[in-house]
Parts: sequence; structure tokens; C-alpha cells
Amino acid sequence: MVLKKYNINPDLALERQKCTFDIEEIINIFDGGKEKTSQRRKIEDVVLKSGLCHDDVPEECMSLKERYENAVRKSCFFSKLMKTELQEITGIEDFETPAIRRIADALFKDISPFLLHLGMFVPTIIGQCTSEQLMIWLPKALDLQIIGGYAQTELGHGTFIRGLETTATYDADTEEFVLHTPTLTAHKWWAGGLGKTINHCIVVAQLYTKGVCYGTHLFMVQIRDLDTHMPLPGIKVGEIGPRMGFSSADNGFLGFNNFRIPRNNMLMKHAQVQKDGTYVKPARHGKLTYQTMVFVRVTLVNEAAFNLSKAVTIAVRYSAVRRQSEMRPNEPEPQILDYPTQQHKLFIGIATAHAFQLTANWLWNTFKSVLSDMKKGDVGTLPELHALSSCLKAVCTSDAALLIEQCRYACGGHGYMLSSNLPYIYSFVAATRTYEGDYTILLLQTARFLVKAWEQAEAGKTVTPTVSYISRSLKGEKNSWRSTDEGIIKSFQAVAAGKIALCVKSIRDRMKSGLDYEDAWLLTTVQLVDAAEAHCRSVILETYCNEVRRLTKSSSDNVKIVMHQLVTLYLSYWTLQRTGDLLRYSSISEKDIDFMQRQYEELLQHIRPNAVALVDAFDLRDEILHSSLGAYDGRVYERLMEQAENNPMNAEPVNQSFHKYIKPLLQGKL
Ligand SMILES: CCCCCCCCCCCCCCCCCCC/C=C/C(=O)SCCNC(=O)CCNC(=O)[C@H](O)C(C)(C)COP(=O)(O)OP(=O)(O)OC[C@H]1O[C@@H](n2cnc3c(N)ncnc32)[C@H](O)[C@@H]1OP(=O)(O)O
Ligand SMILES: Cc1cc2nc3c(=O)[nH]c(=O)nc-3n(C[C@H](O)[C@H](O)[C@H](O)COP(=O)(O)OP(=O)(O)OC[C@H]3O[C@@H](n4cnc5c(N)ncnc54)[C@H](O)[C@@H]3O)c2cc1C
Repeated sequence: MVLKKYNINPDLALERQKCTFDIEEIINIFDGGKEKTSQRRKIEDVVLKSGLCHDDVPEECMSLKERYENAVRKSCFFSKLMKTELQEITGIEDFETPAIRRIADALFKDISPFLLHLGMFVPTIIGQCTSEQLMIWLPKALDLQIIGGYAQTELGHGTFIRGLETTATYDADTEEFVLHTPTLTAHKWWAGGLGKTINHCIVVAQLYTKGVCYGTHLFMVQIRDLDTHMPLPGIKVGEIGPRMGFSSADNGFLGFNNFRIPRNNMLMKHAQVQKDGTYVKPARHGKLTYQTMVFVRVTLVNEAAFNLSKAVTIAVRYSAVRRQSEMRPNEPEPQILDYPTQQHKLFIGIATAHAFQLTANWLWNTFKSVLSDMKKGDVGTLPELHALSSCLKAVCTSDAALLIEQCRYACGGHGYMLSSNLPYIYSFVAATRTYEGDYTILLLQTARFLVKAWEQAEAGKTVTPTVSYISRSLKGEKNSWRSTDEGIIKSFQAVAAGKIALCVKSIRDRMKSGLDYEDAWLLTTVQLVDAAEAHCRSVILETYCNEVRRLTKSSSDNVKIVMHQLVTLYLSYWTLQRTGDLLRYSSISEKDIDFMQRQYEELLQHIRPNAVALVDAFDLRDEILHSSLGAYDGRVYERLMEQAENNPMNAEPVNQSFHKYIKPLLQGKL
């Protein structure tokens, strides 16, 4: 749609006059510097001027088939743009640059069928191929001569990778692997792009050679003819059907009937099958084939932050424009943003978007540093990265989904309109809580690491920095509540330590009463999930505080003030959410809680004048927001009416169903 130009709504104009800080300063902080901001804006200009974002009818009014075809069209032209103009004009060659990710949303209100190509296919080639394999597939994949996906999940198994049923059996006579789908439940299910778009696929299958099963490994498989796009003989492939979201992409199913691929199509960076069928196991770590999942989990923390920033921008701008009810008899209707309960719903969204974005950046740097250790042959830092990326992916996607839904509630009935974009943002983020490792499963992975860390600390060994609070707790350090940043973080660490201690105790007590370790663990899993969540909270709180302090060192005082107000709001909010835990594991008193409640309510008032400016500082263009409620000019009612008038349902005054059914019904002739 072409966005009509309106004058700024006067309420929003006034809000912007109240701003106490330089918005550009905050924008630069989140972009990573002035230069990065200007580079991002340049990329956005190129894409927006390309005309690619235009749809003749609103996407939500298209059929599923039309939506898919429209998204393919845009993906192809966008890919061309990335290879040509974007590279030439901005000098950017890296597809994963956050700027490309952001502007992609101007093209796709839902998602691109090419997402998995860039999000998982290319990263798997980079992380799992030998240098010879890399030279064959990477240039083709980057140049989009081949388009791929990642087919791991099956109809019967997603979480439990070791339970996957697809087999890849090595035939030494022909030096080929035979891929086979032995049962109904062994069919690959869900892979993005698989339904209709891709011609290649990374397939995860149980490797058999010389009659022995060596567990799951990765294989590069061509599934469609490059010219006709017909499925190759021995391949059964299709689309799995309509979903809650992801409607403009094609999630697929895939079955193999003794389908042969060359030996060299096993991705052999870590494990190999030699020509005679001899298996060479990975030298360093058994789970290196899971690396792409770790990469995506890291990027999903960024997705949580970005999508939450979109939702809260929409809801705050709308709340500044919307007037409803009265605070005192006969007074004019206030902006709904003036209600403390509305501020309570929304300001935590702004603070959380900051917290998650800074945590995402920190996690990305940790990921890069672990990769560089691994390149040198050191896999010692991988378990901590796995534990961190697992819990942060789980908690950030889950919190973001809840807060996005809260933004929708904050917009009342209009938030329910697809044109608000809130339902799209929600359904996208809701899926991220499940895919790439379900919430519970990933927290249990972190819990495993925490219990081990506890045992190591008990044995007097040094533990990694993110769990050093465990050693302090074991040494008997008592928590004394202080309502400072550091004090609150320490108390949250005391909560995590207390919960881990109880888990360890429960497991041991259950074992003493005769259970084996597996059963004792299983019966403790409710507590273990809780402990891992508590650990994750302490990591986010600490990272957020540290990063704000570091990044605002040379900022103006006004930016320091407002960024720190958000940090304090975040700390107070979580303190009040977790009073039960804090009363149990820290020395917080009822008086302290009263103080925190008052502080929280005062902060809402302090932040109120800057609320619109703070969401403006996410610097999200209208074309990215796609929202009738959240546009920069605040012309909510004009846009809602515009959308209604453009609704294809209104193209004819009388729908044909009247003549076919209603009239005969009215006349008793049906
Ligand atoms: C042209 C237009 C384009 C526009 C687009 C714009 C471009 C932008 C591009 C970038 C975008 C980025 C966004 C990306 C979005 C991508 C969309 C993704 C869609 C979804 C994809 C998927 O879902 S793929 C499938 C994912 N599946 C899972 O995650 C399954 C979850 N299950 C597991 O991970 C495992 O089964 C398990 C961990 C639960 C258990 O595994 P297993 O049984 O094998 O292990 P154990 O439990 O026995 O543990 C043994 C031991 O190993 C450790 N461990 C486990 N996992 C790991 C790991 N990953 N790394 C390291 N170590 C691991 C575990 O902790 C144990 O350790 P111990 O020391 O023994 O305790
Ligand atoms: C939109 C979308 C896109 C996707 N894209 C892809 C893709 O491109 N490629 C791909 O391979 N896959 C993809 N997936 C699949 C996704 O990775 C899986 O759905 C996800 O990993 C969860 O696995 P599952 O569906 O088997 O859930 P299940 O494991 O069946 O989970 C169901 C419930 O059981 C619980 N549960 C399971 N095991 C345990 C346990 N051990 N302990 C306690 N509770 C347990 C879970 O917590 C959950 O509540 C996609 C999924 C979605 C929704």
C-alpha cells in the first residue's frame, strides 16, 4: 500500500515537544554508532525507493496462494537488490547484517519463503562443511543459484533429535548414501521453504555404515530439478497446510524412497565417512552438528527484542492519540497513556526491548568468541554458550510474546485488527517460543548445566563467570537486600542459587529414597525449569545494567538519566513480580517491597513525558511497522477508515451471496 501523507496528530506533536533527551543519541547507541545508523538508513532508503514494498491489495486480503506467490516475487527481487544495489551503494556484503533484517520487514508483513535459506541453510554450510565442500556450495548458495532449507524435525519427533527416524545408509560399492523414510512418522515436517520454494535441503538423518548406527548427521540433498523444479524421483514433497502465522511462507513435508546422494554430500567438517565406509567420529565434541541451532537461538534473542520494539512503538503511539473515559467528572477525556495502568502495561515493554537488545548483542559477541576458541581447537567454552543461548532464547521469546500480546490488549478493539500489525507480530514471536527448541526443553538444558556447575563448585572447582554466584552461595555468603542495581542483581542471584540448591537436594533426596538418577531428575523437572528461568533472569538483569553503564559512559546527562530510569523500572518490575522468591531466598523485607512499589509507580510518572520519544528512538519507519495504529503521524482514525475503504469486501455494494442465499432465505425459497 502507498502510505498517505497526513499532518502529525496534535497530541503526538505535543508529546514530542516534551522530550528531554536527544533521540538521535539513543538511536546511535542501539545501532552501534553514528556511522552504523547512517549506513542502516541508507539501506532502508534503497529498499524503500525500489518500489518492492508495494502491494496492490493488503496482504491480509489475499488468498494463501496469492500471499505465497507475492512473497516469492518480493524475495526474488529483494535478493537481486541485495546482490546489486545494496552491495554497490552501501558496500555491504553480509546478508546477516541487522539492517537487512530490519528492512526485510518492510517487504514482508509476514515472512519470506527465503528466510530459512539465509537463516539456516547458509549458516549450516559455513559451520558444517569441509573447506572443499564450502567451495562447492557456499558461492552457489550466496549467489542464490541454489536455494535451501533445513529439514530436521519429523512428523513424529522435533525435540528429541536422537529419536529421528530418517536413515542415511552408506553403500561402499557405489560410494553413496541411501536416504530413506521408513515410516509415516519419519517424514520431515515443518522445514521452512520446503513446501514449494527450495531445490536443496540440509537433511538430518541417522547415519548407518558397516551395519552400525552412528546417530544423526547432516546431509546436503538436492530435492528438486534446478530447471523444471519438479521433485526428483524418490522424493515426496509438499506443503503442510495453513498455520497460525508464517502464512506467506511454505513449511513443508519430505519423504525419501531409497534416494541416493554422493558420499561427499555428508557434511564432513566434524565427522567423516571414508570411501570404504569407515566412520571417523568428531575429534572434539559430540554435539558440533547442533551448531546451527545454537546460532539461530542466539539470533532469536535479537528477534525478540526487535519484534517487541515494533509492538511497543505501535501501542505507545496509539495510546498517546487515543482518548477515553474521564479522570474527574466533566473533564476532557485524557489520553489513555495518562492512565498509570496503561503505563504499567507499556513502559515495561520499552525497558524489556532495551534489555533484550543489549543482551542479544552481548550474546552475539559471546557466540563469536566461542567460535573463535573452537577454531583454535578449544571447545571448553561451548557448554556455557549452549546453556546461555538455551535459556536466553527460551525466556526472551516467551517474555516478548507475552508483552506483545499485552501491547495488543493496550490497544483495545483496534489492536485486534490485522491492520494494527499486532496479531502478525504476535503470531511470529509465538512461534519462536516453540521452534529451534521448545521453551521447557531449552530451560532443562540450562538446568543440566546449572546442576553440574553446582557439583563442580561443591568439589571446590572454579566455575564459569555466569554462575560464579553459585560458589559464593556455597561459601555461605548471605544475601543482604539493597535496592541498588548491584544489590538487586545479587538478590536475584541468591534466588537462582537457592533454587538450584533445592533442585540438587531434591534429586539427592529422591535418590536416597531409592530412585535412580533419571527418575529423580524427572520428578524434579518442574523445579529445574524454574531454577533455570531464575538463573536467566539474573543474567538478563546483570547484562542490561552492565551494558547500559558501558554504553552511556560518554552520553549526555539526559540520555544517561532516561536510560537509567528504564533500567531501574526493569529491576523494580521484576522485583515486584518475584516478591515470593525474594522473600524466600533474600533478606528483602515488606518495607523494602513497599519502597520498590512506590519507586516503580514514581518511575512510571517520570518516564511518561518521554514515552513517545523513547519509542521514536527505536527509529522504525512506518513501512517497517505496517500499522494503522502506530504510524509516526498518529493518524489512527484516518488510516483505519482508509484500510476499511480499501477492503476488497467493499468493492461491490451488494455481495453475490445475498442473491444466492440470503434473499432466497428471506423469501422462504431456499
Ligand atoms: C531474500 C529475502 C530474505 C529476507 C530475510 C532477511 C534475512 C535475515 C536473515 C537472518 C535471520 C535470522 C532469523 C533466523 C530465523 C530462522 C527461522 C527458524 C525456523 C525454525 C527452525 C527449526 O526449528 S530447526 C529445528 C530445531 N530443533 C530443535 O531445536 C530441537 C531441540 N532439541 C535439541 O536441541 C536436542 O534434542 C536436545 C538438546 C533437547 C537434546 O539433545 P540430545 O538428546 O542429543 O542431547 P542430551 O540431552 O543427551 O545432551 C548431551 C550433552 O550435549 C549437550 N548439548 C545438547 N545440545 C547441545 C548444543 N546445541 N551445543 C552444545 N552442547 C549441547 C547437553 O547439554 C549435554 O551435555 P552434558 O555435558 O552431557 O550435560
Ligand atoms: C513456524 C515453525 C517453523 C519451523 N521451522 C522448522 C524448520 O525450518 N526446520 C525444522 O527442522 N523444524 C522446524 N520447526 C519445528 C520445530 O523445531 C519443532 O516444532 C520444535 O523443536 C518443537 O518440537 P516438537 O514440535 O516435536 O514438540 P514436542 O517435542 O512434541 O513438544 C510438545 C510438548 O511436549 C513437551 N516435551 C517434549 N519433550 C519433553 C521432555 N523431554 N521433557 C519435558 N517436556 C517435553 C514440550 O515442552 C512441549 O510442551 C518449525 C516449527 C514451527 C512452529
